[in-house]
Amino acid sequence: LMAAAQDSFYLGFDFSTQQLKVVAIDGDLNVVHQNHVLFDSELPEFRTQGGVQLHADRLTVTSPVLMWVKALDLLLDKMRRAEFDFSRVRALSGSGQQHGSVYWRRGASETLNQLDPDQSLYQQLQVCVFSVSDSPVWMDSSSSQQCQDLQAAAGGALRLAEITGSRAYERFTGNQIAKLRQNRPEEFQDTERISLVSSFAASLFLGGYAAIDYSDGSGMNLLDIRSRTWSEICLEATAPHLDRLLGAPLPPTSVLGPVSSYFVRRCGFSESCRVVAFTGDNPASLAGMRLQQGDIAVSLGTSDTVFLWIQQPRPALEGHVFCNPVDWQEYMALLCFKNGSLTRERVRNECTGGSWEVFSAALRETPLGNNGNIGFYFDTMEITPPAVGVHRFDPDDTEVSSVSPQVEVRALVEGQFLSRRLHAERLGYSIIPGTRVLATGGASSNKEILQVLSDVFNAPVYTIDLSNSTCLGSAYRALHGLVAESGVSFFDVVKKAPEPRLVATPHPTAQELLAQRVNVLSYFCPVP
Ligand SMILES: Nc1ncnc2c1ncn2[C@@H]1O[C@H](COP(=O)(O)OP(=O)(O)O)[C@@H](O)[C@H]1O
Ligand SMILES: O=C(CO)[C@@H](O)[C@H](O)COP(=O)(O)O
Repeated sequence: LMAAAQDSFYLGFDFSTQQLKVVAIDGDLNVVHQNHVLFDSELPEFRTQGGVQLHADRLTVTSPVLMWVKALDLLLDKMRRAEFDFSRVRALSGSGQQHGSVYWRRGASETLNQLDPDQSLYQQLQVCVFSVSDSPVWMDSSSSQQCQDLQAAAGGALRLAEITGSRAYERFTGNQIAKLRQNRPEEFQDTERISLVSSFAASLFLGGYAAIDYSDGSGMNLLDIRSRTWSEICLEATAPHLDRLLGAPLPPTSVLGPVSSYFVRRCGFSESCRVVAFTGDNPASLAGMRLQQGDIAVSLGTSDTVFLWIQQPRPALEGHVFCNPVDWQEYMALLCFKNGSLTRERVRNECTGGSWEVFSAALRETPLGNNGNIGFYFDTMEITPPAVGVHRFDPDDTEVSSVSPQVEVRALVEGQFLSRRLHAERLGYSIIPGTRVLATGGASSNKEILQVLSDVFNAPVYTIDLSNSTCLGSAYRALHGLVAESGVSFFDVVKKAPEPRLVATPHPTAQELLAQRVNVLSYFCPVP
């Protein structure tokens, strides 16, 4: 039996903001392969910065859909060259950056199910398959008008949050669809199907349109998170006959079908390899960390996010409630911060010569509480709170225009985590003795950053072996998808996975030193 489990592989892909990643596990949950493609450096022809293109209005942010297609070609090539044995893959799943949308042109489904295995995906999908070549992504904040319209139609912001789990947010897909329909009616008319980034990626593997899953579908301002069907009010306010363009949403554990013959013939996948519904990157990360009730997850990817497993939705004017990705009857709550890793990188470049080592040294060499210096760094319009600009404060709460490079580094990181904590607590998620903070994402490989996280949250911080919990979660979900129908729980399937490891514990004086700075922060974050 052991041998049989090790013979089978499960793949988890992640189409995130800056890169496409993959992790393969065997039936005993051991990681057997990892790979990735970085968009900016490995696909320079698409001219992205951090995987996206910022438009002249400084509000519109898109990514070329064909970049994602070409990245998949490249990733599969890399896996073949590493002699990854595709024939052993029993199931695959994946995730995508949340909220982004892909527009398939009329006739695209035919192209998708007749792909020629002698040609790359890019060669065959580059002409006439997408009605919109630049996909709106989660960093976009250009749809304020459409947000106001949707809230008006739903009977107010809180009413919309009651239905969909969130008030109207610019990046949420429904508002992007409404904007497209108003501003580019011809492209909209020419569209036969709208996918999220996650369901778009699943569609490539399926050779046909994949359903949107409940969990990523909760990031659209269109899904009724209690009935798990599209909300009529929201659909009507967004575009006529929108349900036909979206298809019916499905549970995140659904097996969508076998991998298409294109992948069987091109890569050597088995015909019996199943495609399990793809979901959002944060939901997949919840699965990858095997988050339990009471834990707080902090993801430090391109965005910083804070999320939790919750049983009862309590939607508010800030934050989001999504359907749960592993138990479809439950929920997850999430806060998203746009100025995360890219802001840390900017300060690293300006203050520590572009080196993470020097950045980390600055954190080691400055005292907890930063002698009362603090800063809030919103390089681009923040999501939580909606604020912009860089604001530094001295110990007397006076705004100052500059501080020394080392002080700046600590002011940034303490300020970021204080804000993450303040907003989480405002939602009612208190940190009590016993609370574990589970950290993940690219910056979670930085021990000094995690020490600040632990001090600010006054809680122990744990990580899993891979900083890449989204891919791992997708591979776990692929495995679970095969047995979910027969009633096996997700936690049963992943019970043999290694436990998260303790990486930082809070300093005893942390609370005292940091708590007093919350008043400065509150100034930027009036309770909505
Ligand atoms: N040693 C490090 N210290 C701090 N941040 C890091 C370090 N290594 C990588 N990162 C950050 O991780 C980010 C990428 O995280 P990742 O989770 O892969 O992002 P995404 O999934 O959104 O593409 C980079 O933007 C980088 O700033
Ligand atoms: O908008 C959100 C969540 O609501 C973002 O968290 C995106 O899902 C992007 O994720 P990363 O690429 O930063 O992981």
